[in-house]
Amino acid sequence: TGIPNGMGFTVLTLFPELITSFFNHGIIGRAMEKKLIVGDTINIRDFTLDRHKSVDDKPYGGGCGMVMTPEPLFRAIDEARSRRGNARVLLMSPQGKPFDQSRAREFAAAGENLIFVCGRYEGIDERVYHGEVDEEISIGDYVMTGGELAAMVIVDAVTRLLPGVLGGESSAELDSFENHRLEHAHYTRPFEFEGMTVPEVLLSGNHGEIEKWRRSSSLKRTFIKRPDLFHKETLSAEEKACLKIWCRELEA
Ligand SMILES: Cc1cccc(C(=O)NCC2(NC(=O)c3cccc4nocc34)CCCC2)c1
Repeated sequence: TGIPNGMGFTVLTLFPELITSFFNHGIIGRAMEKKLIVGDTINIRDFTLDRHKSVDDKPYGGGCGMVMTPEPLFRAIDEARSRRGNARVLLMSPQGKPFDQSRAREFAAAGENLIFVCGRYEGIDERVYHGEVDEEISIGDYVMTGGELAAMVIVDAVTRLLPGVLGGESSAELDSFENHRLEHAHYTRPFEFEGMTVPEVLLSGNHGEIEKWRRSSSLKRTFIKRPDLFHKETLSAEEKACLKIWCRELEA
């Protein structure tokens, strides 16, 4: 990424502890320790100047709920920009462009430092969007109480794609979502559990047959659980044959 100490993620939020906890656990925590990423938070409330440290106010035009005021947000974004050059300001918002795996790959490849603005209340003053935000991103169409989870989703999905983050144990390149297919079924010990056993082929040591079984398992599960993914990638001849055989077996 050309940045001395890894890709930077700065999250602007009213609840920094939510984010620091996420930064300090698991694969993300290890990437932090290895300096593959530099994750930090900025508490928007630290950039208020009034005695009450207020970050929200009543909406012009009336109505219920509160809106986050522009001044603290502008100051917090400027502080974030000053920490690392070459940064992109992303507003987490239900009106944003939908985030997906291809977007995660783009961010990981670009290696730009990312600054996340997380809203609370009914949202942020529109002038912050027009003045300071490079891009608005949404993680999905549902109502939430804040944008922090969206920031964590994006940091998680992007970090795991960075070189050196995923050790040998699993590699991002082989991700099932790379080819719009769900993962094959996973099994581990014990061989028998609650009367259910493991498909024998997985214990055969025959890697050709095992790969064939896994491709078939992934195909069947995608067909059953997420047929919509098929529209993103056409079926290979082998996949069509596998589905035909499987459907015949089901009819039999
Ligand atoms: C469909 C719909 C319509 C109207 C409001 C809301 C809603 O949830 N409004 C509340 C807030 N939502 C989000 O920030 C948020 C929500 C969802 C995905 C996201 N991806 O990034 C940030 C996201 C905005 C300010 C405080 C939280 C949702």
